[in-house]
Amino acid sequence: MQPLELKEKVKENIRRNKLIDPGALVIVSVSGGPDSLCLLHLLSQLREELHFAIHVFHLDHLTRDGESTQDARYVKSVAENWNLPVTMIEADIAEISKRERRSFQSVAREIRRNHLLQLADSLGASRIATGHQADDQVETFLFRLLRGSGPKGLGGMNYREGKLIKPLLNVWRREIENYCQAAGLSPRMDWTNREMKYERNRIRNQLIPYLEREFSPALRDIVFRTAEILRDEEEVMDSLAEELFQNLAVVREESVQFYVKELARQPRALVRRILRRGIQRVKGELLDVDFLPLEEVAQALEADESFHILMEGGLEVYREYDRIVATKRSVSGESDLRERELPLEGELDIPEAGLVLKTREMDYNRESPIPQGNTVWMDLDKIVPPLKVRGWRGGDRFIPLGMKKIKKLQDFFVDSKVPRRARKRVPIVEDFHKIVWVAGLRMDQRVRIDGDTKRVLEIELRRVG
Ligand SMILES: Nc1ncnc2c1ncn2[C@@H]1O[C@H](COP(=O)(O)OP(=O)(O)OP(=O)(O)O)[C@@H](O)[C@H]1O
Repeated sequence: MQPLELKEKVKENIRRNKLIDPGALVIVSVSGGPDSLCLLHLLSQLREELHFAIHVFHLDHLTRDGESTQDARYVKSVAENWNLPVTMIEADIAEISKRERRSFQSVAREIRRNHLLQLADSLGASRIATGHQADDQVETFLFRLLRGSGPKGLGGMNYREGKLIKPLLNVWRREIENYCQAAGLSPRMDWTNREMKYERNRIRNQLIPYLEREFSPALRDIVFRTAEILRDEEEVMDSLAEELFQNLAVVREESVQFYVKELARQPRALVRRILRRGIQRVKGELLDVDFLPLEEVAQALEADESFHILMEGGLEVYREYDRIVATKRSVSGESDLRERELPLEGELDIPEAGLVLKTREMDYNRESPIPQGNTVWMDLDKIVPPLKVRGWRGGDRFIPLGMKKIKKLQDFFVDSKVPRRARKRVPIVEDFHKIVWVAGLRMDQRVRIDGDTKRVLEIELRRVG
């Protein structure tokens, strides 16, 4: 493809997908490799006609061999020669990935993304452009297929997601190489993502040529088109899942929970998507969530089995009684109370707090005085078992006895002058869906004894040792 033709193709991409509005400032993320260099060249050719401005960004990964610094110098000199403002950042990716035990590539991507978003904020840029292209899309599809990705992952990248745009998404590598040559550009060899490149290289140099030769010469077009269809369908499913998520998820500060019964009623395809949203919400970012663990959860849900899955990035998803919980793995100190089931009749040791809880069921005798302090009586018929004991969590709420309105436990602690450090050792007794006793402090209004009470649950809190 001739330079002029490619310029028209990219212009059409920008127009059709509304990638750049007139007057916009676009940050172009340039590695120095052919794709992003071609992108920068094309955008700088188009900026007058389409009325936008460019700011170049480069991240130097500081690899030991010093090659990354040569890339950085190269990008800086290109930007200066083309009269474009540039921001250069350095980060020791190898060191961080070692410390966090994550892959070089995923750390590099995350750091790049964070810096780009920050830079966009500080410059008031409405768009961030990267050089992803059509072969990337096809290779990603096959790469993910072999790793068990679902339709969302296989659908690959979009032309636009929030501020991020990919104007070369339907441009093939060959077109980019031809363009670079014709325009006299001499990109740096792209070595930045070796690790991933190793597997990708085999997909690119072995698998795709083999499939093209032996099965279908149109393989790339077919895969590209399939990914596009998957993205369209995903959009519809996603909006359905979002609606259900809003209705079904109980979003707490550190976790997202679902009731098993409600979730299990949904079709499996939606269950996975609802779960994915929950997990992303806990992570606080819209990263890809692997398909396989979601599938495992969906299956366990259908079979009504319990499960506990640890996921990448310090997350866990597990079933706890009749709830599914997605949460960040607890890194709380030793004073934090472990979660335990409290029998309706018996004793429960809480050694980490030096406490014992004793329970017994009995008929309600109107003559006996209701106990006070560390022993409580609750109306057994107002309790939905099973009972659990756990430590306080941010976002906890209950209705303190004698009050009408729900109150944040945190505010209750403040009003009751419970010192911050002591709060984590207060056992919280909870039934299926509500807190029934902030042990030793206050019972919940919803389980109080009244004129209709027939049976009582007595819980006694004892200090030991
Ligand atoms: N060190 C970097 N600094 C700034 N942007 C980068 C850097 N590395 C990658 N990018 C951006 O992310 C995009 C995707 O990176 P990746 O390394 O996967 O792509 P690539 O296909 O090798 O592209 P390129 O040929 O532009 O390096 C690049 O096109 C570029 O826009």
